[in-house]
Amino acid sequence: TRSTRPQRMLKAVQKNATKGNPESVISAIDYFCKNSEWAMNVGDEKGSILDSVVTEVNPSTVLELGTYCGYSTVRIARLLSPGTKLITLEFNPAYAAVARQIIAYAGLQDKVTLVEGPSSELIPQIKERFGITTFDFIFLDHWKDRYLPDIKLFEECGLLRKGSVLLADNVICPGTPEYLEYVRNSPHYESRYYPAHLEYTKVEDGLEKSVFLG
Ligand SMILES: CNc1ncnc2c1ncn2[C@@H]1O[C@H](/C=C/CNC(=O)c2cc(-c3ccc(F)cc3)cc(O)c2O)[C@@H](O)[C@H]1O
Ligand SMILES: [Mg+2]
Repeated sequence: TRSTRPQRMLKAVQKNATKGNPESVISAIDYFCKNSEWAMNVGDEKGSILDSVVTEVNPSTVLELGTYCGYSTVRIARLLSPGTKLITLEFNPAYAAVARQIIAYAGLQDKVTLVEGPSSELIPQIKERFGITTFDFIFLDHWKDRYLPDIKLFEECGLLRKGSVLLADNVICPGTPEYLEYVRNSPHYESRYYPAHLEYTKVEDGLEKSVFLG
């Protein structure tokens, strides 16, 4: 049977990147998406903004919603301090399998815990399963209509602390109107929009950074 796009992306990484070199894995995926097949990775332009926010926060506890092929997982994990791990949630087993291989190719498997399952089920389990009290940094890049219900779940489960930073992809395209309305109008968040473009295109998109105020 025909291979899938994530499988072809993995092949491109194995062919063009250097094992153990995260930068080369990132470049190989961006090259594949620009020259072979578009894919919904956060990409290089928004990825640089993601890098700068992660570097600024220098988080000890990190959560990503929506691993997909692991592109943003590699971008984040390569910047974490020694001993810091990130948890990434992915409910599609085929995508998770590709992501594990791309993360491992980058040599970052010891900095990543990929958990297979839906965020709605896993978020309430995180405290006891991983011994986390609160998250310093959360990257949202899963189904766009799940951003709002999932941050409400973070609040209910006590996973946010004063200063927790949430960074959301695609707030313009495909768009997350309910989420934006909430974080921009809630007294519990200080929100800021980082304009950019939809990965590998000239279409407007951007990231929304929201700091939980307690
Ligand atoms: C709901 N709870 C969940 N729990 C765990 N994993 C979940 C998940 N929802 C989705 N996922 C996974 O996240 C990933 C889904 C991401 C959804 N992203 C998008 O739809 C998206 C879509 C576009 C896009 C933009 C323009 C366009 F024309 C076509 C697509 C661009 C992006 O940057 C995107 O992130 C998949 O790997 C999916 O299996
Ligand atoms: Mg996205």
